Amino acid sequence: MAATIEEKSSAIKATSSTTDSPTSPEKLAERNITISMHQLGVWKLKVAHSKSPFYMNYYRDFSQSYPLFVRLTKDIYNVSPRLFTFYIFSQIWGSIEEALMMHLSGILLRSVENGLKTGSPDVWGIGSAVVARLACSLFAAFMSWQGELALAQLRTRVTTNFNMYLMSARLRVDLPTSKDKSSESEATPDNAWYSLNDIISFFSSILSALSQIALIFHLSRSTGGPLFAILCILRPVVSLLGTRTIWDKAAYGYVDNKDYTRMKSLTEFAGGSYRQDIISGNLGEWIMSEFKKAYDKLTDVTVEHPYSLYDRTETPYRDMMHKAIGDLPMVYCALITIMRPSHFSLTSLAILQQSSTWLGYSLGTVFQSSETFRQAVTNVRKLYEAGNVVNKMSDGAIPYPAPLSLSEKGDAGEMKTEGEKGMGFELKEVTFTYPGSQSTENALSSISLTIKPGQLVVIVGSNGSGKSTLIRILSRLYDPTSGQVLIDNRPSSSYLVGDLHRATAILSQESSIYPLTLAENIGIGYPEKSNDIEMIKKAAEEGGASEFIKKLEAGLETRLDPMQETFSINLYNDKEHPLSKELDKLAKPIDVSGGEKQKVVAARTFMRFYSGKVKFVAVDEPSSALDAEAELHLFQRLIAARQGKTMVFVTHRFGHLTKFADVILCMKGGRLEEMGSHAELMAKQGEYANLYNIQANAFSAGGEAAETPTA
Ligand SMILES: Nc1ncnc2c1ncn2[C@@H]1O[C@H](COP(=O)(O)OP(=O)(O)OP(=O)(O)O)[C@@H](O)[C@H]1O
Repeated sequence: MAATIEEKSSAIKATSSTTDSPTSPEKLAERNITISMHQLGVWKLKVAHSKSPFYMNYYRDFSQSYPLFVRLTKDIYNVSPRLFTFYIFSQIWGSIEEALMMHLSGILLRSVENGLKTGSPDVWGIGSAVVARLACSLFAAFMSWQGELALAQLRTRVTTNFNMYLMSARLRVDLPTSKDKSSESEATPDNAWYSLNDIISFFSSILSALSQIALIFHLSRSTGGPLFAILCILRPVVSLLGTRTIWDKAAYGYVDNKDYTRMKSLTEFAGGSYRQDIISGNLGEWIMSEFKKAYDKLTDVTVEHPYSLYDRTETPYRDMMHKAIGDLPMVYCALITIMRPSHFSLTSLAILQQSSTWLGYSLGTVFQSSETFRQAVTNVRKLYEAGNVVNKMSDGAIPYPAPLSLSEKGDAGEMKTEGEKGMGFELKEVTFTYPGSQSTENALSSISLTIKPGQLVVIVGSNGSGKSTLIRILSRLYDPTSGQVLIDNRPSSSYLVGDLHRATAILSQESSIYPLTLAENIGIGYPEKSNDIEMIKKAAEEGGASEFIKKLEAGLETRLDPMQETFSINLYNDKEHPLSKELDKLAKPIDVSGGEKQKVVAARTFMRFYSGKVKFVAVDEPSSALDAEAELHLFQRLIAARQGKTMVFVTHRFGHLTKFADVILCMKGGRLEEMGSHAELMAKQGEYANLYNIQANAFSAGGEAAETPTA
């Protein structure tokens, strides 16, 4: 079936008179564009055309991206000046290589041609041309080999350097900022390399085109003169400028044909997902007949993608004109041969033709790579923007713990610090909503409370009542939306955030095992001692993890995820192949139970305690996967280590902790519903007593064990 293309091209008159419409005349004028609509087969295509000439767009793009390009070039140069210089040299060589080789071939062939004409070959001329051409070929082969080696090295260095840059940019982002989608960067370390490559390729193709033009003018001196050169250049230029292409325009398309859409729906319907319904409803025949009807109505409308349809012309005249222009150099040659036969060189003509074809190719690459150039510049911009993310939480200037004033020096005159007994907190009317939260209610509302240094605090409350959020506010992972948090009587924002976090140990369900060895997973709690294996073993013991670690073949050196990358070719079906067996032996991820993971995380927290810097311990339900004995063990160890620390526990299980607590905070719907000791809260018979009794009742039929209020 011959595909026919129905194409209606018309500049769209803006349909809406309001400036709200994205295609209102005001908006289009602002961007200096017009929009045309095309029906290409089953597709409707809307294309934006810039009113400025294409070279102005190039100029604008280039001038805007120039500073970025310079910065990227400098950064990559600094990674390895030697490799980068070689890379640029190899690119320049690659751009002019073809023209140079053609030039040398031309010299050789012309010497041969002259020899044939005169009957006495120019031995010196032919010999030197052969040697030059051979040397050029050998140099090209060497450059290509050396280039590949050097480029692999440069690429690895550049990618690793930009990986480090992006890692450090991401590592310094605070929690509220990291949750904000708009601050998330899509940049990858590969962006730097590929962007540089794309930008350099763009300039290389320009250089390649210029070298071809230079060669054409050079050759035309012996055959045809400047007019002949212009005719040779005209063909690729006209062909390029005359080709309608969508690649340099902004456009979108959608399928606008009911019959085609119906055929697609019916094909989807006939697919596997609806098999049972089709069989039970006996719908097979109906589907086929409906498909046939839609197909008949579609007639000859093509379903080809608009990318290829847009480039096609409505009439053959443009193609015919391009072909005719392409033959002009030949016509001109024929005239020269008739009028001035001595000026004619067959060799130059052949080389000129070849050069003209190559020029067309180079110019085509320049135009095609203009879009890649823009994309590359956008990627570079994203890359550098990733390093400019501004944290939402402000950093303070006071170290934590803050040194006591000189008048409060210790007995021996040494500089003492605040927070000796632990971190003290005061919350005044704290309200908090998570950034970007869709909830109509605050996660915390008007919380006012005081936690004295060294107290053991237990937070209880139903799901979603704000317990974990309160812990995050106390740990300064977030700042309140309104209200104030004082730490040791100073606003929390006045301290250096890094110091506050160093003085805080958080043990929560969300804490995870890192992609490191188990020893490092524990040791990282106290980075300065992460190689102290005795300390790590002690922490593992306190966290309850040593027993299960001993059972692992590699013990503390086990990596749960070995991060082993493998690949194989043609081994899938041959499990007995010696290579398959070797591949199977390579390290694979190991899974351990949820409780065992929690024990490793707990061990990390104990390791953190050994630094002596921890003044606040936030324990947010870390025991969900632990059995009763392990949970009791963990809490006992944590409480035994409370000297000099304020401890806040979030728990749903009242048994072990609430009776030890100095203060219990009972949360409900983001508010602090009740606060006091176990006895006080039981006496109130409010929310806390209610939650407590529900649990107590679960252990005794009929609720006999539920406590009655005590004064
Ligand atoms: N990252 C978040 N983004 C948006 N909303 C959140 C986020 N984390 C929690 N919330 C919301 O904040 C409120 C308080 O949640 P929070 O996790 O503090 O409760 P919780 O008392 O710790 O609950 P649970 O007992 O289930 O752990 C809930 O309404 C919750 O949906």
